[in-house]
Amino acid sequence: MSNTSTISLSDEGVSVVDEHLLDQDTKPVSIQINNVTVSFKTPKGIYTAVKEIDLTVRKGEIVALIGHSGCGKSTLMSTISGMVKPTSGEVYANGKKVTSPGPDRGIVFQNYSLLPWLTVYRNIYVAVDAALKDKTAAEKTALVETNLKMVNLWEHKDKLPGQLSGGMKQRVAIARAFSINPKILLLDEPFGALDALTKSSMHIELLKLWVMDDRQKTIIMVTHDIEEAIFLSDRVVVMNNGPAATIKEIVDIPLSRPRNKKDIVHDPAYIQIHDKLLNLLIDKFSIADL
Ligand SMILES: Nc1ncnc2c1ncn2[C@@H]1O[C@H](COP(=O)(O)OP(=O)(O)OP(=O)(O)O)[C@@H](O)[C@H]1O
Repeated sequence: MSNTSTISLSDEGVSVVDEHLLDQDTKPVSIQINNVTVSFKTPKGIYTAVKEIDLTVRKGEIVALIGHSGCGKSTLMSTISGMVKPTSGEVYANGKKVTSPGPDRGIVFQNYSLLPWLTVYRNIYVAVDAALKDKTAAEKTALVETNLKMVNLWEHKDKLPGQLSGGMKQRVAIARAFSINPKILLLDEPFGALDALTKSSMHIELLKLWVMDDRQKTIIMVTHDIEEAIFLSDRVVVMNNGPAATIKEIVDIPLSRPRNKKDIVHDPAYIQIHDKLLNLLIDKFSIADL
């Protein structure tokens, strides 16, 4: 079976010409979440954020995680990244039990997690240097430059994070994750602070990165944006409200790729999925329903 695809870019989005259809079920498992419960000790007692979560994500899948604020999306992402230990259950990444963070799993956080005393350039270089030990200095420098230019921050490379807007900081964090280009990319509301145009171009860059990696990169992304979730993902995991949040439903997005941003919204299948996700997230639609 041919395993090639070609990318072309236009104002409307990424055009990925499929030369084969992916059969997700036959792909190796990338992330396995087995019966994971995460509880925190708080001054008021034990607080269970997520409860008995089971989820299998296959290699090359793009999965979006959506749910109301506080339902445990970030907690689940931190558990996959290895920064939070499950109270019970386990997480496996590429067959290995996750016990700590690792270079195979890159994460972009909501709060950017930049080192405030390092310039934009150094924030990325230091991370690349630590993660990609077998690359030469010239290769690392080139990576930093390419990705800073990709997020339109090359002119700001000598600024400190404190001198940047929220959206700029978010773009630095995206450039850092893209430079390291890990096998598993964990994105916690990566595009939340960006304006609509920048967000769209980041979607394109994300899909480019995925396609250039021959669609082998696994991406899990937290988002509050239903359109973004449908445009990017193969599946959308909808969480119930917490405490002790569970998975409410997993919705398949069987829309063929390439997905054109302008056209997709008129596709009856898109409209149906959009309605379904909205219904899962919002129980009441009008004041008369109250
Ligand atoms: N370290 C912690 N100690 C105590 N409680 C925590 C801790 N981390 C998260 N929580 C609680 O767990 C719940 C889930 O938080 P989490 O940040 O995972 O939610 P979220 O779905 O990502 O929210 P948002 O969409 O607002 O970012 C919240 O009630 C939060 O207060």
